Amino acid sequence: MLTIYSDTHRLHYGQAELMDGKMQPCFEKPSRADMVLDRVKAVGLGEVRGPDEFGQSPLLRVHSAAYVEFLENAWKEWSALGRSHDALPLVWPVRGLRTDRIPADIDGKLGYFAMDAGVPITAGTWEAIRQSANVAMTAMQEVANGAKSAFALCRPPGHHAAADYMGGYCYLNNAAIAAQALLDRGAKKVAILDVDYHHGNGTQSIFYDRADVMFVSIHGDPMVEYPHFLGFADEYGAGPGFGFNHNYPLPHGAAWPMYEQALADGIRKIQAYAPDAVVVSLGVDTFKDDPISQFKLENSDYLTMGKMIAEIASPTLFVMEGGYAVEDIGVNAVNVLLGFEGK
Ligand SMILES: NCCCNCCCCCS
Ligand SMILES: [Zn+2]
Repeated sequence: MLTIYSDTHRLHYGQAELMDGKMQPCFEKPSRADMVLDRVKAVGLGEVRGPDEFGQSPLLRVHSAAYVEFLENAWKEWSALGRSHDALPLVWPVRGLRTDRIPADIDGKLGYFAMDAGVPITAGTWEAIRQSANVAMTAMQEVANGAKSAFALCRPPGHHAAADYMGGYCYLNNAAIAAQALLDRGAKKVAILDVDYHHGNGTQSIFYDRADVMFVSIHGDPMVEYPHFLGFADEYGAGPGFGFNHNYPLPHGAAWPMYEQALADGIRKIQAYAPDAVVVSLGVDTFKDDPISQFKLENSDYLTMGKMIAEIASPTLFVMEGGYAVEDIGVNAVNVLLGFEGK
């Protein structure tokens, strides 16, 4: 399987995130991608190639122009105030506040375009997220050109990013950008299977009222888990999209037997949908030792996960999302790919 990777991810390394009431070193860090790349090479998964340049148009097929413009200029506006530390929001437009106007100052914009304080913006963030999207687009191109599968080793991740807001370490929604690009290249239906521990609220919201993308996600129950405010089982899609959104919230402590049951049901729904391609949001923070998550999957479960995904028998693009147990992220992510290939 071909892997697309760019070292440019290193330009994004937030110093701190607000987690559980205190500023903590960012869990989403460069060593995550290093470990996955090392494992790809160690098992001889296949060729590793750099991304092509796709410019901003694929981003604008999924994200609003105002949001992309904000991401491109945020650091400039922040540092123009003499601030050399990471940019973070301090106020958000919750119920009853107005969002019909975009604030003029960077503090207002940061809150307007963010859902949480897990998205530090640094001097290199724009370049890193742009390249992460190019990585997804390049791997997408491989699948669009007939490859059975490809792996977009994206960093930063993307599935919490919606059309016009960032959150949960995500800025540009790599998987959504790639899914939309597959449709723009002739696919009639694309399924997105999100196996990250956290609900892909951004991906769901982007395609919620559409029938040409089916979204299936298995994740920690938002009643007790981040992102808290989306990802419930009663979210089936809206309008023409009704029936094309399937959430499988699972309780803290869920291990493989419970996970497998949800995954098998989600895969049956995707098989019935008969997509022209599948995009897998490959987060492995479902691992038993993940520092910020509460599922109990083991290294070997990821081989079975890959095997089950292969049974959809559709061209498949794997897009790297979360996974914060850095020692095991490479083994777990690559096990899915090896399982998919029947190894
Ligand atoms: N107490 C848990 C806080 C989680 N904060 C953000 C998690 C983002 C995961 C991205 S895959
Ligand atoms: Zn996650």
